Amino acid sequence: MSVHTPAKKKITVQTLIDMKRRGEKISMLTAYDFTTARILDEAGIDSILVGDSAANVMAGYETTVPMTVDEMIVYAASVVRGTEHALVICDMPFGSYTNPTQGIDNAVRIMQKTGCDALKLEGGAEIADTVRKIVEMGIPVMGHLGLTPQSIHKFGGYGLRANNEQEAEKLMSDAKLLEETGCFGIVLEKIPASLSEKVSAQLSIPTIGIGGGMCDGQVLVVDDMLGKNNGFHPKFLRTYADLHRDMAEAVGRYIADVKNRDFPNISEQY
Ligand SMILES: Nc1nc(=O)c2c([nH]1)NC[C@@H]1CN(c3ccc(C(=O)N[C@@H](CCC(=O)O)C(=O)O)cc3)CN21
Ligand SMILES: CC(C)C(=O)C(=O)O
Ligand SMILES: [Mg+2]
Repeated sequence: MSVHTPAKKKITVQTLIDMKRRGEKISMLTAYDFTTARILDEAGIDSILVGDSAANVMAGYETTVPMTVDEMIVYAASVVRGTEHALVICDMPFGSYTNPTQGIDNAVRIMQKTGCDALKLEGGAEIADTVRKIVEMGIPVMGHLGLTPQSIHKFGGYGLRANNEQEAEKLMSDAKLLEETGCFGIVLEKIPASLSEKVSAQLSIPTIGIGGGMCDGQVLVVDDMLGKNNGFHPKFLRTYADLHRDMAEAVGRYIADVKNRDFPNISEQY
């Protein structure tokens, strides 16, 4: 049963801004490969984020810090080849935008090598000059505030962010600065719902929440929401399938079929 009518036209950053104006919520999921991107796109997802969470769910790293531009390019190019309608956004990885010059070089490279539509960078005032330069080059940029996993070694944990007045004010001013800088949207990760509600109301660009309460849109890591990434159960996660169970069961049946000579049968041979 189809629960959503897929979008007909290619979605652009302007489409997302228009959706906010109309009050239509924005759906976003991550993807890192061709076949998954094709499923999300055919189902009618508005936007696909090629997250540096690939570090965790594709490569098995503890944090997103080891991810490189070259690795992001492989994932993002694969997703682009599987996508017709959705807006494809690629995370710039840790250490790839430490100053405007390096940021522009890497941004241009990711755009040229992947064919993606936009980039996402973590941070506020400290990256505003870099964001401005990338936007000036004609590259749409999404911001990312609150829990910024690339700074995990600075914070020491994945706890709730902006949970006091001073940090909440800083986040609000960062959000406004990113909008002024030309960002077309901002991810708000693991912050109080009351704060993201205020930020969403003050900005005309869409906010996309992950553990950020009722924003203009929502994003989840696809492996998490499909129940494939066993053992990760943050409060903000809702699971829509149990792929860990389903895949393990399917693989178990395949193993049994091979062992007991059931597979391949006559019609599966030449
Ligand atoms: N698989 C995956 N899902 C994500 O949502 C995700 C990534 N990886 N990698 C990059 C960042 C890191 N993110 C995180 C990481 C931890 C928590 C968190 O709340 N952790 C809980 C423990 C939850 C658990 O392990 O069950 C904590 O209390 O630290 C939230 C977002 C979100 N992003
Ligand atoms: C969690 C989302 C927003 C992200 O940045 C990622 O998947 O890398
Ligand atoms: Mg990320």
